[in-house]
Amino acid sequence: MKVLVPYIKKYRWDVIWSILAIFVVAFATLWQPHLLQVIMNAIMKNDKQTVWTNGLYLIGLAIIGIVGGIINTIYSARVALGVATDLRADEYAKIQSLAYADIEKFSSSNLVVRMTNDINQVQQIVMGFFQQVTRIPILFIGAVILAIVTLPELWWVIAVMMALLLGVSLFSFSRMGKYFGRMQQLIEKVNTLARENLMGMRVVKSFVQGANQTKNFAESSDEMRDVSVKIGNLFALLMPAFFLIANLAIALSIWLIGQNITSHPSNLAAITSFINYLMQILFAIINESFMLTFASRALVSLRRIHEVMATKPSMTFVSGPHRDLDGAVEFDDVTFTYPGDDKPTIRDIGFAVKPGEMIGIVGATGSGKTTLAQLIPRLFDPDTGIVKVGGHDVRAVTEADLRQTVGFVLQRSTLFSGTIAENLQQGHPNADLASMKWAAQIAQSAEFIERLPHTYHAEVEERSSNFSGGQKQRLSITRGVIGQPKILILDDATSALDARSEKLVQEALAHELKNTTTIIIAEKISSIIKADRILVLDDGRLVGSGTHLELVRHNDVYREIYATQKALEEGV
Ligand SMILES: Nc1ncnc2c1ncn2[C@@H]1O[C@H](COP(=O)(O)OP(=O)(O)OP(=O)(O)O)[C@@H](O)[C@H]1O
Repeated sequence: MKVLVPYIKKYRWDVIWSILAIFVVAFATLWQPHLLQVIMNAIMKNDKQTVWTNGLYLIGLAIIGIVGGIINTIYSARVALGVATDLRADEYAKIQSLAYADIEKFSSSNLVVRMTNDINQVQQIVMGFFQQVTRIPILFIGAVILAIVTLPELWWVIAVMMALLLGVSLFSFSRMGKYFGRMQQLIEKVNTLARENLMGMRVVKSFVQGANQTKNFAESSDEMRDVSVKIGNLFALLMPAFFLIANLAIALSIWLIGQNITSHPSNLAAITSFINYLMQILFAIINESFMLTFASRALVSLRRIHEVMATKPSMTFVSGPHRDLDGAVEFDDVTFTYPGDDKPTIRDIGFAVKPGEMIGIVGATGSGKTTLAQLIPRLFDPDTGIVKVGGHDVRAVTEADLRQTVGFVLQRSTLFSGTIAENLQQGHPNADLASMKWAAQIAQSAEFIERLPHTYHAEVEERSSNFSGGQKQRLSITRGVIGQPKILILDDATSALDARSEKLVQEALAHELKNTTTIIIAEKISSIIKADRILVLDDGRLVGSGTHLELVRHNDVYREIYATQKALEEGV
């Protein structure tokens, strides 16, 4: 709850108005039965004047109550929406500040649920809090006092009714709390299943996995239905039980008062207002039970939000003035283990690259090529050893300098919804049309972009579904080169390009980005055959370094990869 205090404080005036309105509503609600009693007494005495005056008071009070309710709802909603919006913005900013490893630990779909469903829960409880939390105790205490004042001899009827109502409420809502907890877990599971399934729809369709996926989804969805039915059943029993208790209390009170109504005729009016107060006590207990149940759900959500907010980034960058870094890269005895793994993925890696060199990295799948490359833009820090860029330990370089120096085109091209230009500007914020065209020429994307009706302002749909795999790769390369980085890493970035286009990209890179150090990770040796130097990885170790010819002559691992690929190409 402490997390919410600073957020709520920001809306203190809305809070004050909402609470003041509640006092008005509570007063109007509690005083209406009393006026009713006065009117009934006046009717019995045929006192028309009192009937009219109090009748008008009653109408006035009802209107004041309604207006108070509206004001309370408006201001409670302002607080709830404001808190939720600020919390969401802060959580998003916090996620942006986390290291890549921290985000992987949470998992992105889990973070999405925390930013949507969990924040919605908190929004609802803040709204409910300012609508109910002061109203319930005022109405409850006020109704108990006024009921006793109205018919003091029936105090024990109120006590017995309250004990029974609280007993039933505690029993049912504690069981419901358990079901609500399970419901939350199931919502998360169904969300994840739906997300994975819909995002991987091509795979689902091509592997004819529709039926399997539907079965998985149906199982979780069925459990959600069963839990909902259990909650529904409890509600179905709970409400009649509440009303049965209240009605029994009312019947008992009428019977008790009826015993000597002739000697106390004014009790006839008193019993109507007493019944009203009993009903107010009943509703206060029902609302309080609901609030507690929803609060326990929201507390789970709040804890999950707090978990994100309290996470200290596992990696921070130094701050300092801008420094121009050159394209030198050096690994000095680097070993790296993924968080949670028990053995290193790459070990004792050492090599140095001069500015402007073209380096190829090859190795079997899973040998650690991407892992090695990810250490250059400092997505992770090594366990031991030093990674240097431009002659400096990456841990001593500011984030802005590092991002400006290293361009990384990932294996899986990720574009964002928006326009092509907006995507390219992620690689260079001030990129104009001329630089977009220049980068697109290098990446061989100019031809298809310029054929689009809106060229560089063409829309990129969600998950870039309106572009082919090869087009996405070309757009990613365009984004990677547009900032003219000193170091450009292409992680299997041309795998979806035909051999001719791949050759054209490499030639354009060599011509246009002469001084850029290019590190190309490739499955096919043909992609890096012309590199100044090729690094060979085998099971996380650097087992060779040299030109293609040197490696073919002297390196067994390289020779084997090359021979296998050649044999495949020749159809052997
Ligand atoms: N985020 C991660 N967390 C834990 N282990 C990982 C992670 N990413 C990769 N690995 C593991 O590290 C090893 C090396 O993976 P990496 O992606 O670096 O290999 P690669 O040589 O680039 O493979 P490929 O050629 O298939 O892309 C693999 O065993 C992989 O399962």
